[in-house]
Amino acid sequence: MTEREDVSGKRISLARGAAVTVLLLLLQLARLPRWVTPLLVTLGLVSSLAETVGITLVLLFFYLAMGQIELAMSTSGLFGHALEYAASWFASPTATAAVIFLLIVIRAFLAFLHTLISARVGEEINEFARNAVHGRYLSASYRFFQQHDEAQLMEVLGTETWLISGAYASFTKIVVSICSIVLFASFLLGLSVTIAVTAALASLGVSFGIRRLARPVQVLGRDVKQIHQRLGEHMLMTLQAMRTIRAFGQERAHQQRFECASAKVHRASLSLAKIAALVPPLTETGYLLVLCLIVALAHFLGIGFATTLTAVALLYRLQPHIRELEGNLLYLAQIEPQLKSIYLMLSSKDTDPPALGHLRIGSLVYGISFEEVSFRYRADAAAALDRVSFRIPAGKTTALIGASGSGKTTIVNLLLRLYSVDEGTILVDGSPLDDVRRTNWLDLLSVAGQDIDLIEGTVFDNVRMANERASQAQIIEALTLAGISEFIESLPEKYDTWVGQQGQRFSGGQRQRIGLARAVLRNPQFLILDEALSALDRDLEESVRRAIEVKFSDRTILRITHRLETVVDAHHVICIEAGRVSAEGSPSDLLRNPESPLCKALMDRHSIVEPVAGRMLR
Ligand SMILES: Nc1ncnc2c1ncn2[C@@H]1O[C@H](COP(=O)(O)OP(=O)(O)OP(=O)(O)O)[C@@H](O)[C@H]1O
Repeated sequence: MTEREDVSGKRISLARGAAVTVLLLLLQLARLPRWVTPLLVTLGLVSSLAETVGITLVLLFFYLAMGQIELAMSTSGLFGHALEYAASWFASPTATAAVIFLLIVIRAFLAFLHTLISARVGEEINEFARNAVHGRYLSASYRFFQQHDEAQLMEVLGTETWLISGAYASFTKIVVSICSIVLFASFLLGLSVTIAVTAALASLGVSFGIRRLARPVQVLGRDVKQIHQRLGEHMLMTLQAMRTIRAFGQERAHQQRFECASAKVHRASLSLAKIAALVPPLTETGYLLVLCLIVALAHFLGIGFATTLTAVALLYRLQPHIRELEGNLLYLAQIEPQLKSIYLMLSSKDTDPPALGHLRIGSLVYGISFEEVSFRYRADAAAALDRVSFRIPAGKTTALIGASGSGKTTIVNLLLRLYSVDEGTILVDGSPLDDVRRTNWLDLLSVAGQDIDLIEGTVFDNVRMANERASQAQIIEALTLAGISEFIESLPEKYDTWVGQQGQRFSGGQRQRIGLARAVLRNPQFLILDEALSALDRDLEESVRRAIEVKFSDRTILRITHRLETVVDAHHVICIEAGRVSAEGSPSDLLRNPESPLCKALMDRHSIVEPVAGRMLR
């Protein structure tokens, strides 16, 4: 059995445990008004009381209608006294029938009220859970987010949070059923202790048998959750990797894999449905046997007809409550894994919570420096950055170059505060980056390039993301600077053109330029261009780069690039190799040193080395 700790230090059993406990913990998180559950239980109880009184009156009605009121008085125990008392009030069958009718109406109204309140509360909890899980995804550390796969995150947010209302409705029904059973049992006890004890023991036996039968439900519920998740992964893949699937002609194979996952869902859900379907008929048959046993016992012990009839009537009406109790217990056992995963998603500890910071900074004056910074994505992985130290001077353009996998994007990730450093410090104008107010810092910078995708929406929506208050003219100006406005103007819907999932309706270079316009619109103090123009042809890249450098001539720019020839006009260059800084300085300094990585790399490219080196060494 695995256990995990939540934020309050409570240990949640992941393999076994009561769904009710998890549900109550979720209700605590949702801060449900304290009076709601007692009100629902009271409504259910009053409705059960109305039902039992109704049964008493129905019996009285029959005795009155048959002119056999003396027979009614012969009913044993407290129940007999109750009938006698009722008979003194209702002398005629018509008056009794009217009160029975009234009781039925009251019961129906109470049931309606119960359903209404329960649905309202259930929807409130669902809404809370949806919002809280979504908020958790956005506020938890990026590392926490990356520990879960996308299908799991989708399943919890998109499917599981909807189950809480059902779970809550089941929970209140269970409480009401238990109270009703206790009420009926007390009436039965008031009728005959022998019958009540026999019925209780026999009922427990039936219940035990049904519980044993339903035991695999919990395991099956867990399997269903996992199988659903696998199916979700296939769905996500179909939608996200449509181009790749088609490019490699994998439609058939992918469809077969999907059908296989889908068949597993079918089989698991059917197994659950079969067990669930068995519960009502088995409960019914079991309680029929209990009734037969009571009648046989009454006959054997010589218990009177009226008492036996009343006992049978009470037990018969008790049966739906027991059936409902069993059905709801089964449902809760079935969805227990889902409830646990919502609770854990909301309450498990985030080991790397994002630092919010408290310092305010208005602009970058001196620049940013990395001091002996080390970072690894996972404790057991190799260091992505190993004691790196370098500086990014304010108001200058810094080029960051290095081979693929050397750690360039990791540096951007740390600057964006997606992760915190493991060792060392990042200083912003001399203050630790984590101390700077996060929102304030993100307002100062903007990023374009790798992994900063376009979103579902129009061209305008995508660019406006950087500054919600920007005017249309400002957005068009940013798109013009990124060299894409002319093309967008030529589209039928112009700036309202739908970008489509991951910007698939545009070419790679067009997507990059829309992303660049978004970064430009923010008018940042610190602009990070992470391979932001790599998909453009050389001439277009050159012209867009020049336009940016003119517009942001006094700002801090960090340019990450594989095109070595583009570093010549940077003020400062950082070379990174396998997570370590191998050289740092001005391009001319680095080129004067024939051992510098930049120089070596440029020397390898004979076609560009002479003009580039010539321009730099002048
Ligand atoms: N999310 C991640 N989880 C685990 N390891 C990662 C993750 N992202 C990057 N890495 C690893 O960290 C190292 C540095 O990766 P990084 O993305 O910073 O390289 P890069 O220089 O930007 O490469 P490229 O130029 O190809 O984009 C690589 O070994 C990479 O495999």
